[in-house]
Amino acid sequence: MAQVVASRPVHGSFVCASAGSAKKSSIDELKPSALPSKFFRAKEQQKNKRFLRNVTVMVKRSLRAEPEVLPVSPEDLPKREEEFQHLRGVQLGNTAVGMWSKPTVRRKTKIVCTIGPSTNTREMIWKLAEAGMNVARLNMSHGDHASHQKVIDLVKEYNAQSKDNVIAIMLDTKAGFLGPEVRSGDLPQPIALTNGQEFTFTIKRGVGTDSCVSVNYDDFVNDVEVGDMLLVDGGMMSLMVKSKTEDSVKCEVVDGGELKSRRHLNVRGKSATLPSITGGNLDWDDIKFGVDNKVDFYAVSFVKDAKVVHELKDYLKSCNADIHVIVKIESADSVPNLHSIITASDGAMVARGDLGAELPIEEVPLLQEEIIRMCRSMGKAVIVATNMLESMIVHPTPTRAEVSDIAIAVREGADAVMLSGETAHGKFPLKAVKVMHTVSLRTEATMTENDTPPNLGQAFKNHMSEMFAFHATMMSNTLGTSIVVFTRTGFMAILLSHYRPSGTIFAFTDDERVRQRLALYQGVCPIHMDFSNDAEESFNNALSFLQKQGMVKEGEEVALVQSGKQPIWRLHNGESREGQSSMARAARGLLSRAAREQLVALAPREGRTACARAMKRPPVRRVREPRESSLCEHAARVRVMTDIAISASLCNNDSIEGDQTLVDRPISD
Ligand SMILES: Nc1ncnc2c1ncn2[C@@H]1O[C@H](COP(=O)(O)OP(=O)(O)OP(=O)(O)O)[C@@H](O)[C@H]1O
Ligand SMILES: CC(=O)C(=O)O
Repeated sequence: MAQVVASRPVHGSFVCASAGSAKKSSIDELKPSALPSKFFRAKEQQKNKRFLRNVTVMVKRSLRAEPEVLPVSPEDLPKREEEFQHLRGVQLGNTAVGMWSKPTVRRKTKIVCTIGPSTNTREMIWKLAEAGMNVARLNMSHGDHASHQKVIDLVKEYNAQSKDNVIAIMLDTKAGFLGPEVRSGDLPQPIALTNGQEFTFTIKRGVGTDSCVSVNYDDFVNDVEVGDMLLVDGGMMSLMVKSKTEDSVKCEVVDGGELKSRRHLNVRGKSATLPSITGGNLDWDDIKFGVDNKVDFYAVSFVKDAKVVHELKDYLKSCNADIHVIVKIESADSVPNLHSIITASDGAMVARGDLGAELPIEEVPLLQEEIIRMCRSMGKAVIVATNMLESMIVHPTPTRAEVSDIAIAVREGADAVMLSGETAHGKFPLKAVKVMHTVSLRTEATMTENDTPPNLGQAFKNHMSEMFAFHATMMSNTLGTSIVVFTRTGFMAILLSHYRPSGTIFAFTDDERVRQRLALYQGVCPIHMDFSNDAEESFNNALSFLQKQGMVKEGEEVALVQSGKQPIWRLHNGESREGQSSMARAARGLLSRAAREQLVALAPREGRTACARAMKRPPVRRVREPRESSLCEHAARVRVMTDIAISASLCNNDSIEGDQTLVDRPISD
């Protein structure tokens, strides 16, 4: 069960660097002088209209800080050791206030960085984290367990030291047991392939010469045919199959380039039909490695159907591993099964590299949009990946098309955008993160509520938790507040994230794993905190933490949401009810009986029934239709729900008995 507790102003004596200063409008702050003034006039008018609408319901807008956009300059990476030391000092808590300059906070769209030779040191992990990385991705197709272990340890070290920032860890499994991923083998150094030259792929192991390289898939020779077009790295190079022998495929280079170690190989229009490679152990080694290291996510390559996701989830359950599964949509075969695959998973990655090699390339943007829409409608996380800032592997500034690509993914509502080679082996990994940060932040700042992709409200309105999240979002949007959520399992924070509230979701959790996992979700700023038995104390601790860190300002209103079968205002099962927190009592007393009856009348039918039950009275008649988007309505609903939830859980111990409409699905939090 979940409760929206209250909206509450922040008080305290802490004055952070920017507190109290009159805030310029976001438009002024973000306005680059070169943009046409007409554009901004229209935006201001739109904004004023919204403001007036709010005024009619007598709501004071909050002082929520607007996002700041950092300029991206073409200078090289900051290399100074002092700067690193300063960052370290900040993280270690040497600076008391005003450290809320961290880019990770105001930006909602998260950044996944692939860690490789350019970034696998302590210094670089630290710098990436400070520049805006939210998730560190380890690609198990490259490197070995020892090198990945080192990175995992470094990320955990960072997390342990960082009070206000956290990095999730994602293992990208190489295919094997889980599906066909065909790759060329290792080469001592890159080979230049020129158009028209002959080149051979062999299933013999360990070959890597100027004219021949191994492939990792034994049936390669059987599955390709003369006339097939082989694509290297999703089409960066292509080779036509000219002839075959028992163990080799002879090709003519059609589009040449530089062939490096362990490149993806696809057969145009055919890879999807290659039978899955079964029986390999390597992937399971990687999965066990992830379990041992308590990573947060697996990104599972080449998922073709839901079966493999169930199989993996069953395995994780059997070893009590709390790891979420992100399916990589990269095979043409996965497309007809998208719905069931995504349903079985915790989220999806639009892996555009292989997708673009398996399907006509012009389908990729359409599929990206569709996958994001599907994930959003199902409440699953979604990541857009590959080539987002490809040119920055070698150049210090991105192409304009790449910038647009990021903006599109943000507008479409992705939880996260991903960097691959840019951070793994590129020359400008930090700059790439900064560009991604800046472009995402800038794009988010121009998104109005209308631009926000449709939320889950319609799909899930029958369920108590979703009702809370939906109305809490609407209320915080109308009030212009951030949301502070207390969650032990992360469920409520993730749910709120899916509704895409316009304010930051500050998610307080007493579980380090949950804190780490929440780093992936759009708009969520996860913070670890031990909960007190007295909820009022937990609320105050959270608010003073936020204020100390400069995350909220004195006088700013926040919406407090808490959730779960293990709510923070109630002691665990079996423990005394003496400990009923003052907040529970306060929330119960939010409304007078008369006001409650009036609000019951405003609430939706299910709410009226449940509330009346909780109040042990027959349902009251609805007196008027609620007005959509009205603050009164949302506040009324959340307060009624708070009241119902508190009364019901006090009476019924965890559920609102008898109201199947509101408790028709198990609540995982
Ligand atoms: N751990 C690593 N060690 C060495 N090189 C790496 C590592 N991780 C990534 N790279 C390099 O960075 C490149 C881009 O990374 P990326 O994860 O996109 O790999 P990829 O080969 O394109 O596979 P995938 O399709 O799984 O993303 C790799 O091709 C590889 O050259
Ligand atoms: C990320 C990945 O695996 C792809 O784009 O193919």
